Amino acid sequence: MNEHIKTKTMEWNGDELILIDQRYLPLEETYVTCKNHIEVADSIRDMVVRGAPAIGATAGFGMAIASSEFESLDKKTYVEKMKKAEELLASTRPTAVNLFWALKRMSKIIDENIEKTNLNELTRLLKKEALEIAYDDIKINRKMGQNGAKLLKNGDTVLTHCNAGALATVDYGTALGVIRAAIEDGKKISVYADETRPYLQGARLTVWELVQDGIETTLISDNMAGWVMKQGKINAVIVGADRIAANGDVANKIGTYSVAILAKKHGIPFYVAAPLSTIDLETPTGEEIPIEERNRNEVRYCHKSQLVDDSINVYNPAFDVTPNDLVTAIITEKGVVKDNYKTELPKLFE
Ligand SMILES: CSC[C@@H](O)[C@@H](O)C(=O)COP(=O)(O)O
Repeated sequence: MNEHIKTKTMEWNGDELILIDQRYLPLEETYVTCKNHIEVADSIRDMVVRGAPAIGATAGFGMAIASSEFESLDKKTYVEKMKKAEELLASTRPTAVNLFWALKRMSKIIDENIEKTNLNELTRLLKKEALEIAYDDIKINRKMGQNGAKLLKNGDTVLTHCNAGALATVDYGTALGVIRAAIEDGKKISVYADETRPYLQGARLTVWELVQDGIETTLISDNMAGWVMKQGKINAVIVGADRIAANGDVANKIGTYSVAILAKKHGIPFYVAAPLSTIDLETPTGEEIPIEERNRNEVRYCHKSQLVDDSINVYNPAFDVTPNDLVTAIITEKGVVKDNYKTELPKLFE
């Protein structure tokens, strides 16, 4: 396996993690270099990098960087410092389960090797594991894309919400990966992108990515989704997920639930594309998924323009939960699950 990786979202050069700064796209293309695990944690919390699989991969590199920071210490202090680093990374964002999934993978490497190896070697193993998470993510997205592409017909128009593309993953994307794969299969697919207030991931990131790939894309504001469906412009909705509970309830970007209800009303299939690392069998239903509440200024301001006075009361949940009965199918790298999620999702892990 290559010891470096470079995609649109991130670059790992063996020592540092360089992230495209998603806060300022598409008008400014700038990069943030993380030289220590605290900078990695800050980048996740501040949404330099965002999207469930990208957050997971970033946290993996965060643990690898932490190990090189602490490898000259004695083993006992190293373990204490690594635990603290893991806790810091885990505290950044609560909803996307990929973050905790990746941290668990990294700490397993420490637990399995701390007795039998020296700390330089442990850093090497952690770097290898982080790279494996990143390279696997690309492979998984491509497989998921192939599985989901079969659900789309030549000429379909897909509505998507938020950004579940290359920028939300290491590369290729989940929901946008399905669209990309269908196009690679020779189908003509066009996209309606919800702008996705308040953070505008749809307007700023999805449109940027798709237009770069030459995919026909139309931007709409969130409140237009119902009307474009009523006009018969949409054949399918595809979104990503931050956490899928064991019963198939789906936590995703705020606004996804409304889109799912609109899709149901208009008889449009509502698909969720997500890797197994987003499925959390330990969380029985959507009720138990922690929903992040973000800074209220994200709503008081629209990107950089202030809309209302800072004193105005605001509620800013960053995610919502779509109940499983609104989900037509969950597309994963292991196959497509339609219905009976409670019995079918665990089978994917067998
Ligand atoms: C492939 S990413 C799927 C989800 O992570 C995505 O739809 C989403 O909700 C991202 O939220 P964000 O707050 O931008 O991290």
